[in-house]
Amino acid sequence: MTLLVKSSYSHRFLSSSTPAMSVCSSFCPQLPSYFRQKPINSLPTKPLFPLSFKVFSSQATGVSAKADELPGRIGFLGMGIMGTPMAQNLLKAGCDVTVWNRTKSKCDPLISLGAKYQPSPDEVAASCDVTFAMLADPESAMDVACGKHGAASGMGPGKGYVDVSTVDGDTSKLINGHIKATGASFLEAPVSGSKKPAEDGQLIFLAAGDKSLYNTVAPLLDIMGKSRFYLGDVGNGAAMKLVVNMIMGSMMATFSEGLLHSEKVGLDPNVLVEVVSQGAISAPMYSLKGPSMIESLYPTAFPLKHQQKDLRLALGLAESVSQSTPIAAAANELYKVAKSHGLSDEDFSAVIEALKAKK
Ligand SMILES: NC(=O)C1=CN([C@@H]2O[C@H](COP(=O)(O)OP(=O)(O)OC[C@H]3O[C@@H](n4cnc5c(N)ncnc54)[C@H](OP(=O)(O)O)[C@@H]3O)[C@@H](O)[C@H]2O)C=CC1
Ligand SMILES: O=CC(=O)O
Repeated sequence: MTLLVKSSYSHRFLSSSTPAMSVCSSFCPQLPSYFRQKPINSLPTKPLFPLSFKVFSSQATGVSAKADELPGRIGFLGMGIMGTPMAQNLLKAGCDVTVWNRTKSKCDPLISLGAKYQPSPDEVAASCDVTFAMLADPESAMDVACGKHGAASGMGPGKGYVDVSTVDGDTSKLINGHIKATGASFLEAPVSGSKKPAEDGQLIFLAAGDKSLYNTVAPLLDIMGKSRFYLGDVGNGAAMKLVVNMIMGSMMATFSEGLLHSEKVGLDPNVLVEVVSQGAISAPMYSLKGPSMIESLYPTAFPLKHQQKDLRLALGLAESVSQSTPIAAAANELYKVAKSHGLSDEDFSAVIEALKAKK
């Protein structure tokens, strides 16, 4: 079995015996070796469902593969900003995908691309081998997995549930418990990367939970993403995602201060963006969002309400281990102010508005 795994740097052919984390580290050549994960075994001893994935080729617009080479029936719950392009990439790769969303109309573009539809999460889970969920927050992730007509009611031995929503570890562990009680397997796999990386199949998966399910869905993660990390027990993926987004939220808040500060002292903030982009504090996020922030435009890729939710959950996690996080706490307050100004559904870069003097 040979897999072609995408990378933003190059395409690599990997044999089925290639350890997953060494695969993953190869996507991060800039990382010192002591930051890389220990190699782990990548193949399941017993696949949960027939796995005959052989090869897929990456194209500029997505990924293609022969349908008969892909894993079995895939469910996808949650057709929001992220879920829609992720499910779309699975469809484009030839997967058999069944979708569900609370607001049914958001399934229509997927259905017209060939997706099947089921009217409830439990019916999706019952008709699929593995079901992904990409939901807004802990409450919706719990409800869709474990509520009335939740996915758990359709799960059972041999099936898998992969929650790719950003939630806290306690929520993930609760969902894990409900899914495992049915005899099915559970993986949390929140993603780093926004709307465009989701469209381009360039997400970074932060997975934890059932190792055999991780190995089984790896070809699907590789269709939707550019790299994946297996982090051990349920809760570790959620924790990694929250720490990453805590950093991101604070970075965006301080960047906002810098843009406004530069303007107030008579500098051109566009030049600030250029200067930052060339130095040690450069980050793609600044170059990507800076120009539109200067124009007071915030086209939504990552909704501000989700960034504030992630800061809130990250602060809770820090509190639980008595870790001091004063910068993130201050940033969280700024996002709360932005929410109170009606900016919840704008991009999180709209946090800059909370720093502008209101007339
Ligand atoms: N956007 C981004 O850049 C990224 C987002 N994330 C995370 O991914 C997750 C999804 O984000 P995103 O797609 O942007 O969010 P959206 O707000 O676009 O989508 C949220 C989804 O959750 C559903 N939902 C919300 N509440 C409920 C509920 N009570 N019951 C059932 N379904 C519900 C929505 O359904 P409906 O359509 O009916 O409202 C929709 O499908 C979040 O956890 C976010 O933090 C992670 C990485 C990047
Ligand atoms: O969670 C948001 C992201 O950009 O990653």
